[in-house]
Amino acid sequence: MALSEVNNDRGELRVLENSDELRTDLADYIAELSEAAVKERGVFAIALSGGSLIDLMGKLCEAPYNKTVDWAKWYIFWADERVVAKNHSDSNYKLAKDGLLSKVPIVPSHVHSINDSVSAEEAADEYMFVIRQLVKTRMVSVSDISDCPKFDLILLGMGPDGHIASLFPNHSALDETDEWVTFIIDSPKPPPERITFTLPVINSASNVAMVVTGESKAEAVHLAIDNIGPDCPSLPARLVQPTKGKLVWFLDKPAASKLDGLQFSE
Ligand SMILES: O=C(O)[C@H](O)[C@@H](O)[C@H](O)[C@H](O)COP(=O)(O)O
Repeated sequence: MALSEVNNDRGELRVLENSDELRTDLADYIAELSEAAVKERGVFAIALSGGSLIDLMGKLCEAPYNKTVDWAKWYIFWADERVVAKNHSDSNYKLAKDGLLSKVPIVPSHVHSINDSVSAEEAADEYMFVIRQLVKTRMVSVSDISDCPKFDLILLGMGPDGHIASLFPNHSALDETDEWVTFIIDSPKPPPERITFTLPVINSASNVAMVVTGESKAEAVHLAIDNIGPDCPSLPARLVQPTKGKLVWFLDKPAASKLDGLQFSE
């Protein structure tokens, strides 16, 4: 059970006692959204990120979720990907495949990873084309207020610098509003070449989950969530503001430790 659940204009905050509780809460949340999307649309379009997220999703490979989730209806995407070979240890596809996708009955043709044999720019263009086709057939829904894809769920981690997906502080990719997917070749976090969803796509999702653990993220969590007045930096994580969708933060106690005025109900 969450130590604290708070709703504010930065979304719903779920602070969990430890990583085990966070894993269970996250698995429940994803399983519920999957069930609701399958009921409503017949499919579940989910976008993953890299980093610690996949490990934190690990409970989905265990009972009861491995049997109760309708895996055949899942369509998998990446909110960001490193432009490396799919079998490279830096690949977000490899991370998800080894940690999750190979352990549950996902349909291989529903897994939409990037082309790893072309440049970052070409990979971004091709990936966007694939998403466009899936929007046309409504495997991926479309926003009511723009032509953006509306993913059922986008899962994001956050770096200690407040980056999300491969959108880093003060990087021009943050300003990209024309494209759904962009590329960078100078990521401050290695490897340098990446593709990433842009903010309009992230903010068009039906649900966005920010999954953040560890004390090294506490300051960025504070800056991303608390009302810090006019000096508020344009931290990428603070720019995650789903227009019509729902934002939920999954935090462990250390990551939440610098939040203003959070009362833990023990
Ligand atoms: O591919 C990536 O590098 C990511 O998608 C990135 O945005 C990640 O989610 C954060 O850096 C948090 O990573 P950790 O959870 O491992 O700190």
